Amino acid sequence: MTDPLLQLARSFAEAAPPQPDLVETPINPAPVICFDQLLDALVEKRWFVAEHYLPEALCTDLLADLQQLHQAAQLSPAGVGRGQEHLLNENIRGDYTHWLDGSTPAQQAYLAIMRELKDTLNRELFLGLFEYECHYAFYPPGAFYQKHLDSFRGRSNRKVTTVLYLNPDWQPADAGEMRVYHPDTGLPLLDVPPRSGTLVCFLSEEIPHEALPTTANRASIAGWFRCNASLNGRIDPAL
Ligand SMILES: O=C(O)CCC(=O)C(=O)O
Ligand SMILES: [Fe+2]
Repeated sequence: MTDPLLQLARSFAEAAPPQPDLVETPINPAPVICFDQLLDALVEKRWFVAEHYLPEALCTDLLADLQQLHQAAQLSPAGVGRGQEHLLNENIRGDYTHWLDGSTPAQQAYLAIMRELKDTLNRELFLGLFEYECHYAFYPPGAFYQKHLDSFRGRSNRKVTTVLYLNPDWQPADAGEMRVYHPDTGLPLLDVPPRSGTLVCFLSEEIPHEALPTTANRASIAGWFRCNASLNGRIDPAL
């Protein structure tokens, strides 16, 4: 089912005059990734999944970064809700997280790709995305994240979700797939194996999803492109 607003935005973008190429050398050149299929899928279906979407070497470095944080006891049990409503609830989710801050080369490379994706989404679909926040997530055996939406219309400024998986040796018996639900019927659409390099991307307010219980250690980066919700001089809270 095509999203009419995104389709309208795209038709405006296509009508815009071409911009001159910028001749600028980025300080940290990120791997060049073609986002065309991702954009088409978001407009057509509101979700996108692709295997081997990010370079294997980068996923290896990101997993090593996460493992180092785990060993240094830098992961915290994930909570549910925002601000004062933030609660720990293992019946809803059992993962451990650490927010990326660009403090390692692997994080910088990943954040540069996501910056590029944000700029592309804004240029092509006029989404008005303001920033990207993301965390490593580690699910030990037995952990899951129940069916949910990442954002409720008008109550959150998360607009587009990304999940990158970092499990190079994933086997079907390891389970822990992401189950994606149809935005209109609410019926299960597909189960995504959390294999290293697979990227899932969807509209945060529209696509219900869950992480099925895993039987093996499961690593990922979950992230959200947000619009700016600063109001009356009150700065938009990060969490
Ligand atoms: O890891 C996954 O498959 C899903 C994670 C998720 O839904 C979330 O962190 O909001
Ligand atoms: Fe989610």
